[in-house]
Amino acid sequence: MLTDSQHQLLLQAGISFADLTEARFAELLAQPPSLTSLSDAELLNILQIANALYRGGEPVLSDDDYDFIYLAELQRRHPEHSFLHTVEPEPAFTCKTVDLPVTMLSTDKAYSLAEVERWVERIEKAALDLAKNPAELVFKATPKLDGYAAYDDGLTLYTRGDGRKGTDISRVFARGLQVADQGLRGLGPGEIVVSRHYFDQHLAEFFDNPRNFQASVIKEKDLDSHAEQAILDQAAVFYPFALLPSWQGDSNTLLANFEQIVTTTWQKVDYDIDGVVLEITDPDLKQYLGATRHHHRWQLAFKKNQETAEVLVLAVTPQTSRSGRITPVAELEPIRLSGALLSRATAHHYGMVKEKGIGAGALIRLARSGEVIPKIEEVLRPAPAPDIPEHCPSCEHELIWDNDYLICPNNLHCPAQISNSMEHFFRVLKNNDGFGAASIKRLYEHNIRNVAQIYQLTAAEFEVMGFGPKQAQNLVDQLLRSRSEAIEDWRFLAAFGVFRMGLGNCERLLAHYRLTEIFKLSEAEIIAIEGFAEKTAAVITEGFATIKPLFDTLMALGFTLQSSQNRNTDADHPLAGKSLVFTGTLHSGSRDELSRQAKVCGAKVGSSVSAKTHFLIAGEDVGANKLKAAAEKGVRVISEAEFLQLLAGDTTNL
Ligand SMILES: NC(=O)c1ccc[n+]([C@@H]2O[C@H](COP(=O)([O-])OP(=O)(O)OC[C@H]3O[C@@H](n4cnc5c(N)ncnc54)[C@H](O)[C@@H]3O)[C@@H](O)[C@H]2O)c1
Ligand SMILES: [Zn+2]
Repeated sequence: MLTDSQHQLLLQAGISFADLTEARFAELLAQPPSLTSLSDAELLNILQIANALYRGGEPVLSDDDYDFIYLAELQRRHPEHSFLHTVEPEPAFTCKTVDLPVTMLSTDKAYSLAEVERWVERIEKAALDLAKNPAELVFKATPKLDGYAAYDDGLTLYTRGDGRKGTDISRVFARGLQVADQGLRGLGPGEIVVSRHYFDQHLAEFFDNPRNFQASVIKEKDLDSHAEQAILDQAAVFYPFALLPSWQGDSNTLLANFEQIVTTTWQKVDYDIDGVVLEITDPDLKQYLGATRHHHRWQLAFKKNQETAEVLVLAVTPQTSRSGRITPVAELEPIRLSGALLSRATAHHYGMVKEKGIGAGALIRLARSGEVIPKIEEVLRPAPAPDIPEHCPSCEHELIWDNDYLICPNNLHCPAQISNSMEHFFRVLKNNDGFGAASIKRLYEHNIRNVAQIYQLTAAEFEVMGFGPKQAQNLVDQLLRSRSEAIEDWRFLAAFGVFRMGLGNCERLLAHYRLTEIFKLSEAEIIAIEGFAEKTAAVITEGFATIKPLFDTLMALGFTLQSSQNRNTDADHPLAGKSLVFTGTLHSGSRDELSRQAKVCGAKVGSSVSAKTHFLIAGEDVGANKLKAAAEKGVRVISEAEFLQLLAGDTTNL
């Protein structure tokens, strides 16, 4: 049973035992459940409760159980569930939330050298896109602090919140908290941490764990005297990531000495560490790679792997995805690994199946890796013959190879592609839950081929298809509500599943253009937006052309869309109507992110200085000539800090 203070935390976070009783929750914690007995709603409720208690400093699960049992199960059932693709929210304290100066994301995770190698490969490929020499890229490794994430813009300290809105916890500085290493304020993201040795010697008696202590430093109530002393002793500090000791070097050195680099980095500070953060330092490349709604693509957290096992493959089953790619899923002899019972794993693509010999009888090494369905790490003994299908398992169409991927080219008539696209639409829209795989299957069997048809069904028609009267009415109500409830326009666009247009890219695109304008965009206009690559622009315009008819039909049915533009545009905002250009290395966020925020305030962001430019925001390492040229054009040059003040609406230095 939960303690009073845990109940209090749930109350503050607005999370309740909605889909399971507290007694059932306690029972589940005491004995890891057979996951099949958990309903989706119960599973999500467990995650929400565990997350709120963890963020509040009173976890009820170990990180491994959270990641490898519950989160992995959600990933297995609903790989696109929003809980997996956004930043896990922190409970808001009683005070109100404020917009963060930059978006604070979670990190993508890797548990094996193989995953790190794939990440490095992606980075190097992107470097080539930008005509940079991959061998000259500088990679950086820092200890991943397991503290309390916060952001310091020099004036205010914010919690990470949900990544976009946090709370103002500047009070911790007023209480005497220092920046680590005599650092200054305003260094951006970091964590509130406490010395491991100090904790063991002075605080372990009074706090369950460092997380519990860190949360207490932030709380609004009066500080516990032990916490106060720890702050005075500078055992508890705010540690900006920019000050962390690091290893730096090229990719070859990183991969060749990986284990040793991880070990030394892990031991570099006397704080709780739960991994090593890898990132690249090149600002252009970071900007080019951009972010999903969950993590930056230029950053990766390496965590130590839990457990691996050798398993026998029984068969490899092909599955046709929404886009027509065929995913190889290995059916395994069931095995228990880090707490959960596993019977399936994915191979990356059929290229790997062919090359490594994955098929019935193969012996593989399996490792659990956090939020993903376990992936096949290594083939220890290949199968006598790899299982390579020749025909689509759904429509029987002949498959074709596209590099490493097997593709079903029958995208207009393949049942799996059509059904998965319809399911995808509702899953991304997220405002109804009646259209999962089972309902969609039934609809497909009754000749429904796109979501516009679904939106036009009546309760009577649902009944004819075999839905019960109550369910039929419920579905109609849900469809109606999903059109009348406000949806962000980028979410709506992402629901169409255009290749390369996931939630993150849709949000990025619609920060620049209105939804109605996207069909007229040229490739050049797409490439001009930060975060979009030349190679994908053609695929994107083609994808938009394909969805246009369905898009128009749905729009005619009337959805309530919330525009990403002019969100809180306020004509009096100091940046409203101003033209900005960013240059140099910025510290408080990527150029893309800062541009987005400036635009939200009504500014225009250009890529080169002209006589019409109002402000040139100069980060670090900007050549004197560039500044001089700007000044000659009558452009006002301001620092990143001055820009942040303007962004916050503060014009005192103007
Ligand atoms: N035990 C539980 O009940 C429970 C519940 C929820 C979450 N969790 C744990 O939390 C994790 C997810 O938390 P998350 O969303 O904070 O993601 P995360 O673990 O990927 O951490 C991301 C954060 O790392 C921080 N960070 C630390 N050192 C850094 C460095 N050197 N450079 C850059 N960033 C650094 C940043 O603040 C960033 O926000 C899960 O993997 C899980 O283990 C546990
Ligand atoms: Zn097919």
